[in-house]
Amino acid sequence: MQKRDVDVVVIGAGTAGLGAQSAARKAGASVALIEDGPYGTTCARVGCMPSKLLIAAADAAAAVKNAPTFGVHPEGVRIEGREVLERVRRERDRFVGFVLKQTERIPDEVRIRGRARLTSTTTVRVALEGSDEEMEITARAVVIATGSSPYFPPNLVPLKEKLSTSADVFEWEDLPESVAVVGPGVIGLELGQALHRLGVRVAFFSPFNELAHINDPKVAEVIHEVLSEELDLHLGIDAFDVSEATDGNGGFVLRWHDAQKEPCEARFEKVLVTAGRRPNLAGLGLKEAGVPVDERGQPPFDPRTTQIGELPVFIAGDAANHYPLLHEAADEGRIAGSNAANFPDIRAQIRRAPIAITFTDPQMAVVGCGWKKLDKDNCGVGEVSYANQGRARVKAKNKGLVRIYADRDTGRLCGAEMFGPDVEHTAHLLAWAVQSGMTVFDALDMPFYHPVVEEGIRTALRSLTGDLRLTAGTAEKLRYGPGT
Ligand SMILES: Cc1cc2nc3c(=O)[nH]c(=O)nc-3n(C[C@H](O)[C@H](O)[C@H](O)COP(=O)(O)OP(=O)(O)OC[C@H]3O[C@@H](n4cnc5c(N)ncnc54)[C@H](O)[C@@H]3O)c2cc1C
Ligand SMILES: NC(=O)c1ccc[n+]([C@@H]2O[C@H](COP(=O)([O-])OP(=O)(O)OC[C@H]3O[C@@H](n4cnc5c(N)ncnc54)[C@H](O)[C@@H]3O)[C@@H](O)[C@H]2O)c1
Repeated sequence: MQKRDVDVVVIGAGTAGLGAQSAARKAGASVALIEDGPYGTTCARVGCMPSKLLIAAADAAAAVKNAPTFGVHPEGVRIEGREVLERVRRERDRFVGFVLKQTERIPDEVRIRGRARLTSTTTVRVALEGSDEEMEITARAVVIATGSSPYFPPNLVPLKEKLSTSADVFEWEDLPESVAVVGPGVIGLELGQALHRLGVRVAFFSPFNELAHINDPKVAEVIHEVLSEELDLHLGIDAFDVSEATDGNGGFVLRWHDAQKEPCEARFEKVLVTAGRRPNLAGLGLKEAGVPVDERGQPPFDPRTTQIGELPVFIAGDAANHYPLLHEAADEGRIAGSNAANFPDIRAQIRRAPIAITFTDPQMAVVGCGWKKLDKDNCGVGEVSYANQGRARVKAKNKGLVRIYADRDTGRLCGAEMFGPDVEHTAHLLAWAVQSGMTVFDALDMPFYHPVVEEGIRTALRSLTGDLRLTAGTAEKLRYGPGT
């Protein structure tokens, strides 16, 4: 068996792993970066970038479809599925190319190809790619950055190889005639709505009623209303079953009971499973290596240090399952790499205000403390409906509801749940306000141009001032500054 000894082993060369190896090497550590899949990261190859490229094509189709609202009548519109998917892959490959160049710049002796598992908290075994050999690497610290994989509900596991995941969509040669989306979460709604707008017959199925990660009941209600005008949603269904069609024409038959308990059946060319993602931890031998795990097999960790307990083991990105998002993976990778290099002298770092955006149309976002974790007794709520908001109406994008939360006694902004036009941008404004500790009054002091969708946020902030519990003196101070 080959043997190596380094300061830090990083398992996984995705966004978190690349950040970790870079931070560890900058801190002067010798590093081994182990990867057994293709280089290029989930984000660039099969995640953020190709999904947004598909959505961009769908946006173009939607603009053409909505053009008659403005008296503009495009003639002879044709969607060429092959061209749509070719552009998705061409642009995706460009993004992947940049990551590959970055990865190739990492010295050869750092990069090891193979599948890793822990045999102790400081020893990693690698089944080397293309050989029967193993390598044993001892280290002062280990970073787990192994990402996540699609979850298949138990009833779909027997058909796993035949069903599609989000990664498969980007490899389709042409757009299929029909797709059943199992799991209307972030990925399911983004890809499903895009496919629908590109002319594919799409239906969504879930035993649950939730859509994406919006928990504020008022916002969720508007989302259900708006999306069900456009999309074929089958939520809260039971006895849901998928089987291969048996008439020799390919495709799948879905059977379920609707809300009235009536049996239903429909046929689809493809079934896209987007029922969530799970951290890639199962084959790492964590428990046997002495790493504590909870009932789901997840090691508890401190998000400010990324350390697991007091061990020389750190976890980052989707593997940590804290906020499985790109910018969080990058941050956690850097924190993990630097702490692993300096172990046991580790530092806690302040994490950014949470922000998560779903690129549907209208878009959804959760900022700061969302509804689920909100201290509802002590937080006020302000809201704006986009139904009659000026700029949204101008653009015929006047759908949605935004609810903003603030501490009732201090007026300090704590979060928002959002559904509406351009919330990818307004969510950032609110996230920056939350992180910088702004009160509702600080935010209202900021400039608001006219006419812009941000004016809707001002309406919500103004309505929020009416739901605070401020004494007259505090309100004056908040409004005009402490000197008054
Ligand atoms: C369709 C889709 C769309 C998305 N869109 C967005 C978006 O718009 N915005 C956003 O913020 N986030 C988005 N995400 C989430 C984002 O892509 C992830 O949060 C992020 O890529 C996670 O990075 P990571 O480094 O943790 O994992 P990865 O990039 O997946 O890296 C993990 C690596 O570890 C390797 N590995 C696993 N096990 C082992 C092992 N035992 N030995 C060796 N190597 C191993 C894997 O091969 C992989 O290369 C999207 C995800 C998907 C799937
Ligand atoms: N725009 C973005 O930032 C973006 C885009 C895509 C993915 N992501 C990240 O990737 C993560 C994973 O996305 P995802 O969409 O796979 O997960 P998700 O948790 O967002 O959605 C899973 C959905 O599947 C449903 N579901 C669960 N079990 C089911 C079952 N047995 N049958 C049918 N439906 C079932 C859930 O109710 C939920 O609606 C997201 O949470 C997010 O962090 C982010």
